[in-house]
Amino acid sequence: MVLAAEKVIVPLDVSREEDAIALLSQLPEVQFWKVGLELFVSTGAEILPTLKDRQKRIFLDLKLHDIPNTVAGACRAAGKYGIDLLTIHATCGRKALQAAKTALVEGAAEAGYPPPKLIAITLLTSLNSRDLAFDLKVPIELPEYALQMAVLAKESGLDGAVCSPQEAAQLRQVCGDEFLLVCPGVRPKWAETGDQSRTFTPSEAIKAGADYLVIGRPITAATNPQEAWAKIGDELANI
Ligand SMILES: O=C(O)c1cc(=O)[nH]c(=O)n1[C@@H]1O[C@H](COP(=O)(O)O)[C@@H](O)[C@H]1O
Repeated sequence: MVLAAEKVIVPLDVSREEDAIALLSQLPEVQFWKVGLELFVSTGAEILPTLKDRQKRIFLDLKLHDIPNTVAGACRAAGKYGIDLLTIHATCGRKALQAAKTALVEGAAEAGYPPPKLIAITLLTSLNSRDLAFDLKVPIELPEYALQMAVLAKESGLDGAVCSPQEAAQLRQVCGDEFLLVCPGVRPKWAETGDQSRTFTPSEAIKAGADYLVIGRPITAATNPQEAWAKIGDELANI
């Protein structure tokens, strides 16, 4: 039996702070919330103290992608918010990943917070093998590419990776039990796939070895988000 409150991260993918707060109120059982580009670019960091006041865990999904000095500066600042998780693209390269990790830990320590975990995007879950081969011109198979990005993240001292649940089992086997695997691209059977390409159901994703599932629109865009959350909870409880 798996508890949804321990495994599911829900993204606040809205552009107004009041809509984010409405979701927090509609879904009181959700313990781990994601603040991503839409809300952060629209409203800045204002939602973060609200989440902390409500004793929620925070995944700040900024998907950083820049040179070492710049990502380090951003990570130092992010560390001061008292967040739990932060994202950076593995394709920043080894030096930027190392600099980011060091700066994040230092920033958090300067503000009196425990070190947040820095996790690397391996390959966005919206992309498929065709996109990788024909548009991005990457000449290796998709699962191998995602694995190589995770290995680079691990070698650079990062705490884990964001991957499709379809790659989770392989990453778990190679990167070990301590390496955090956060999986978006999760769709219950009853939900629409939308722009996600590499999906698994919540129970398949957990069985594949995901530590956390990021599930957004199936819950947040549902007519009744609380009911959608409960259905996912039932599915996980029956594993
Ligand atoms: O970093 C992420 O969280 C992320 C990485 C990725 O490869 N794919 C992906 O969908 N995400 C995020 O996960 C969430 C998925 O939302 P839904 O597709 O609505 O379930 C969105 O907030 C995305 O920004």
